[in-house]
This record gives sequence, structure tokens and C-alpha cells, in this order.
Amino acid sequence: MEERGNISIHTENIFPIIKKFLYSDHEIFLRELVSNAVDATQKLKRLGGIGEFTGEQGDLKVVVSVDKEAKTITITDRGIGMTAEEIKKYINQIAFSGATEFVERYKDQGGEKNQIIGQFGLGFYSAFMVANEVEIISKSFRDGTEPARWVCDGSTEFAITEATKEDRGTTIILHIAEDSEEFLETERVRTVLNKYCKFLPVEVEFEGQVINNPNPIWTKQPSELTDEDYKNFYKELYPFSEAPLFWIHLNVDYPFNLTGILYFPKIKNEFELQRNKIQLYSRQVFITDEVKDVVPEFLMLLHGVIDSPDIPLNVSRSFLQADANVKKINTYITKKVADKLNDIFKKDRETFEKNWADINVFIKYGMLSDDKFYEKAKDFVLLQNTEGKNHTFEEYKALTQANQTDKTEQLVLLYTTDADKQHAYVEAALNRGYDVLKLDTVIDSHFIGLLEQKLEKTTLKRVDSETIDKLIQKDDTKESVLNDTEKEEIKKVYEQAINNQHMQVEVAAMSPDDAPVVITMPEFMRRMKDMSRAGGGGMMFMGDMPDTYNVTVNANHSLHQRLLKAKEENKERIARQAFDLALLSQNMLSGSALTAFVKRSVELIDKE
Ligand SMILES: Nc1ncnc2c1ncn2[C@@H]1O[C@H](COP(=O)(O)OP(=O)(O)OP(=O)(O)O)[C@@H](O)[C@H]1O
Repeated sequence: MEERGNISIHTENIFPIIKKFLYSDHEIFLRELVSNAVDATQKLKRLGGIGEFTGEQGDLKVVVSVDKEAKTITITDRGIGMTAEEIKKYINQIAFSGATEFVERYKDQGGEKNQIIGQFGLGFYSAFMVANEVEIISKSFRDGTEPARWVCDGSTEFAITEATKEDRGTTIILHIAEDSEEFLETERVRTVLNKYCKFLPVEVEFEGQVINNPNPIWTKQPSELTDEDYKNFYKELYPFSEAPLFWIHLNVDYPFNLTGILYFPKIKNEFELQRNKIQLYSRQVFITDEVKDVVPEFLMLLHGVIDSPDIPLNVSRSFLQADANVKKINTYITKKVADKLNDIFKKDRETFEKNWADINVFIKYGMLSDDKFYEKAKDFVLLQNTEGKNHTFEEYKALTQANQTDKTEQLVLLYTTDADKQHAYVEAALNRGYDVLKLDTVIDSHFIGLLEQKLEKTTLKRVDSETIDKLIQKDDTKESVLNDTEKEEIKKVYEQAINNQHMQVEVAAMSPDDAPVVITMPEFMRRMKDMSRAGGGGMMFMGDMPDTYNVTVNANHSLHQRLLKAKEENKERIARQAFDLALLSQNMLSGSALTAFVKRSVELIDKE
């Protein structure tokens, strides 16, 4: 007996539309069909569990096979199966209404089609993206039911007949269309299965091998797992990566459902940061590794898996952003990560410090982008000084307050962006008993701004932004050994010797032990130039301006009493030599100026 009929959908030409717009993602048909097979198998297990199915469960593997000659892909399960009536109900009505819905949504959001693709669980109908004919042969688990066969060529017509099938379960046969023959290659199929089916909860066999791990560790309780388990799982996910630093096991069932494991990877350098390393699953079915809206931006640098049936996957991205569950998930993950870091910091500060080089980018990035995270992280974020010692905000304040508070009661924190190049300035600061922080990464330039905004009565200054006396201004002004006329003369000599309008000369009373000449670039000037270089803040014009420096001549250095007494014709030469030495210590001497300096120096030692 054969029954023919029409699938009741409103859009006659659903098939070409779906095929055309899902083209780039048509491999998902395999995910959909294998996960249907897995669902049917799990339903059978559940029925067995509650005594509604009392027969032999037997081997419950789902088997995928390819027949290149016959041009078919077959997916067989031993799940609950379907009777003819059920096929009519579930496939003709439910499966196809899903497809109709897809087209309806697609029509509403024409411009966003790329975002719909891949987010939409197209279900059974996705088979028609690669097949020009699909057969279902199924036998229900219920005693006394007849097996049935359903055939459809993707039009709205189907045929349903009796079939011969001994075994309980469903076999889906796809007759692969000419333009999709790539799916008859076993390697291609294996790759797709590996991508989407790797952690499905029922064994899936392909070419005689089970391709999945049905019990991934994120589905287990943390108390059942050892460190080794977590490390091995990381290796399973990213075979070529170095071992992770540490991990967080996520496990929540209220107000939403979410499990997963997030790993802090070992990073070699900042440019190697990799996004899209977190995989998103829904009940162990791989969905995507674009977790942008589910995981806070700064945590996308982490690796691992998140599994949640509560993330709406079959809607467009703009909807996802507005989804209340997604927002809650975001907040939850941020909080969990902060708590875990705090935990490690408190229980094992040594490990925390040891990994600081790898984790500081996450933490600083997180503090910059999320105020809630800042509030938690401010207790464990570390400031590292030039001696390599780490301090929390509180500790650092206690360390520097007595010595580095200026006359206006501001705490001045000193930092270097390059301890090597700014060595002379770092030395000068350390000699004063000041402490100098190492803030030398790309993210640090933003972090400095954040610190000033958040820490009360605190300013940050780069060590070379002022002469040592002005860096942290105290009340004790130094007496100058030179009178005003002498100072004026020194200033003129230097101006003539330097002869550069971007070098602003000033004569100041410093300690006789300080350098005779110090070149600095004011903090505000450098920051504005940095900003304009980074392309922001309406400071574009600053980028084109030549660098302007302050040249501070130390009135109390013995050299300058000698200079005043020197012969007129030698004065400029001495000033130039002192200035060049200052340039040299800052790595600023090059080209013809360097050549002239070397020549002059040789002459000077030759004279003695
Ligand atoms: N292998 C199978 N064994 C038993 N029933 C099946 C099988 N495949 C599909 N079905 C039935 O057909 C229905 C429709 O399947 P379809 O994949 O289109 O939608 P779905 O699985 O309900 O949702 P989704 O869009 O998430 O895939 C299923 O709900 C199920 O009842």
C-alpha cells in the first residue's frame, strides 16, 4: 500500500531558497541528522529507565556510512524509531514547519542572512541542502507496529509505503546531489563529524571507528576529576598547545543551565592572543566557536568549552545580544573568573605571581572593559617594580606613601616603559629612594590611565618626564650657587650651543650629584602624542608636531662654575659636550651630531 500526499507548508519553493542561502554552511546537515539520531537513542534509554521500554537495548551506536558508488550517505540509529503515522506527524509537519519558519525569518531580516546561517537549527530539512532525494526507513520500538518507508525529493510531495526492517530504529538515506559530491569523500565527512559530533552523548561510528567521546569531562562533577583529567581534556581540544595555566569548571543550573570549562592558556607574547578558541555546545552538540555575545569580550582570550541548552541558537545575532539569558550568562562567567583568580591569589600567591606574565593581560583588559570585574580584580591585580617585586594596590600604596607624596598631597607613582633605555632616570629615582614600576606592555599605556582615574589622589609619571626634583615636588627648594646673571649667561651659552627651537633650556638648582644636563619630555605632551598616534581624542595634529623637550641645566653642578670661568671661545663647546652626553644617555644621539660628538671628545682627551 502506498500513500502519497502533500506536505502542508505555505511556501511552495522553500527548497531552492534554503539551498541557496545556506550554501556556505551546508555541512551542518550532518550535525542535524546525527543529533536527531542521538536524541532518538537517548529517548529510548530514558524510556528504558522508567520502565516504558522493557526490551533489549543492545548496541546503541549511531552509524554513519558513505557509499561512493551508490552516491549515498546513510545514518542509522537504534533509537525509538517512528511509525508511518509518526513520520507524517514529525517529519511532514514538525520538520517542515521548522523550514518554513526559517524562510519567514529570512524574509524579515534580508540583510542579516549571514548571521542567520549557522545559528538556525534547520533540523531534518537541512538534508535537502546536499541530497536530491531522502529516504527514511524506520521501525518504532513499540511492539506490534509496522516499519515504514518515506521518500521525498525536496518538493512538497512525499510518498510513504510499508517497509521491511527487522531492527528497531531509523535509517536515513541521503541520495547526494551532483553539486554536493564532496560529501561522498570519507575525509570530508570525517572532518565534519569531528567538528560537530566530537562530544555527542551517544557513540557515533564512522568507518568502523567511534569518532566521539560521549562523556566529556565538563558533564562530570568537579569532585570526580583530577588535574590530570583537566590537562588531558585540554590536549584533546587543542592538541598543539602548551599546557594551560589553570582552569575554571563552570556549573550552574539556576536561573539558567550552563556547564563548561574555561582554561587560561599560556601566552608567548601579546600578539599571539587568539580569539575564537572557546567552543559553544548545546547539549554536547557543537554549535560555534564564535562566542562573541555569550562570553564577555575580554574573556574571549580564554580557551575551553561552554555548554548551555539555554542559549537561543536559532535566532539572529542582534536578538542574541538582547537576550536576557545571554546577559546573565555573561555576568555569571565574569564573576566566576574573578572569584577563581581571587581564590588562587589568596591560597597560592606564589603560583599567581609565577603566572603573572601570562595572566596580566586578561586581568588588565578585564579591568579596563568591565567595571564589575575591576571591583573584584583591584584586590589581586599586581604592580611589578623594576626589581621584579610584585605588590597589590594596597601594598604599593603603603610602600610609597611616605616618600612619594608631593607637597599637594598627591601620591606620585613613577613608572618606566623601558627600563633599559630609561636607565639613567630609573637610577636617579632609585637613588632618591623612590620606587619605579615596570609598565611596559601595550595594554599598560591604557592601564595607567585607568589607575589614575580609579586611585584617589594619585598621579603616574614616567621617570623621564621631569628632572628628579620636579618629578615629585616637595617643599624643600634647593638654593642655587649661581646668581641670576650667571644663570642667564649659562642659559644663553646652552641655547647657542644647542641651537634648536624644540629644545627648551632652563637653568635650575638641583643636587650637585645630579647630572649636569637632563633632557625630559613632559608627561602630558608624551601622552597626547601617544594618543594622536593611536588615532584618538581629536589630537591628530599633535602627531605631526615635532617632539619638544625640556633641557634642564643643573646650576649646582661644579661643571657650570668651571664653564663660567672658561675662555669665551671654549664655552659653547663645553655646553655642547654636556648636552650631547645627556642625549647619549637617552639614546637620542645619532647621525652627524654623534660624529661631531666623537670627534670633539677625542680632541678633549688628546689635550690633557
Ligand atoms: N532518527 C530519528 N528517530 C526518531 N525520530 C526522529 C528522528 N529524526 C527526526 N525525528 C523526529 O522528527 C522530528 C523533527 O526533526 P527535526 O530535526 O526537523 O526537528 P527537531 O529535532 O525537533 O528540532 P531541531 O530543529 O533542533 O533539529 C523530531 O522532533 C523527532 O520527533
